[in-house]
Amino acid sequence: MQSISKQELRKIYREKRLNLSNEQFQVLNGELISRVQKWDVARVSTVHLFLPIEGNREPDTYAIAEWLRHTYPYIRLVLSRTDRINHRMHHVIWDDSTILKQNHWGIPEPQNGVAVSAKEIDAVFVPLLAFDIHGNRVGYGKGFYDRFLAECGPQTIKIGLSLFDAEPAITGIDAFDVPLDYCITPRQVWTFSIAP
Ligand SMILES: Nc1nc2c(c(=O)[nH]1)N(C=O)[C@@H](CNc1ccc(C(=O)N[C@@H](CCC(=O)O)C(=O)O)cc1)CN2
Ligand SMILES: Nc1ncnc2c1ncn2[C@@H]1O[C@H](COP(=O)(O)OP(=O)(O)OP(=O)(O)O)[C@@H](O)[C@H]1O
Repeated sequence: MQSISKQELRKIYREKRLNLSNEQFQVLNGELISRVQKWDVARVSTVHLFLPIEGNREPDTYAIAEWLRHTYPYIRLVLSRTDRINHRMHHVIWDDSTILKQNHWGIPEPQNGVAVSAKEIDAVFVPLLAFDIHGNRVGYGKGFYDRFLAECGPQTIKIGLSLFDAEPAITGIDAFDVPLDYCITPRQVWTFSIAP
């Protein structure tokens, strides 16, 4: 089977994103968000989101947050602050009192808020550049999400969001790579495990 390295995939998918016209991006993003909104959130009480690096054409997770807040007001939303030295993430509750500030990479980050441990998180929306049909993912290559997801509990559902389809296989997957349970794309929802 054809399989491509993480490094090559990063390059290809960065270009694929930047080559989208604004209109194509809006359409794909809209389809992706509608699929997310079909998600059955029963029993989920704490949801972790990333906020998009807009210049990199990441999905509009603000729309997901708005939908969750409106439809499931009891759900606690969680965001992270990144530690660029240790490649770690610190998680806090995102509410009306949260002050957001763009970091070095253009990621809006909370400047304050009540800390949450990875163990308390029921579902994580995971950013990615590419993923494969086995649920492996490729990110920007600093291992932030690999470290974070390794600290989550067995109940934590890991949901990738991608504007593009799955690759047949990614080479160079190592023991640190945490596979996704689901990946939502504009075309379909991929299920990789019998998630809790
Ligand atoms: N919205 C969002 N938040 C996230 C991630 C993400 O992918 N998206 N991350 C997922 O892990 C972590 C941040 N990781 C990142 C790592 C590199 C770059 C980046 O743009 N790097 C530049 C240049 C490299 C550099 O400055 O050192 C680049 O790749 O062009 C961005 C985010 C945590 N938060
Ligand atoms: N739990 C961990 N402990 C120590 N090193 C780790 C851990 N997780 C990942 N790493 C290391 O981090 C580096 C980046 O990993 P990888 O290429 O898989 O990043 P990625 O999944 O694309 O990025 P990200 O998770 O930031 O989206 C690798 O060298 C990997 O070995």
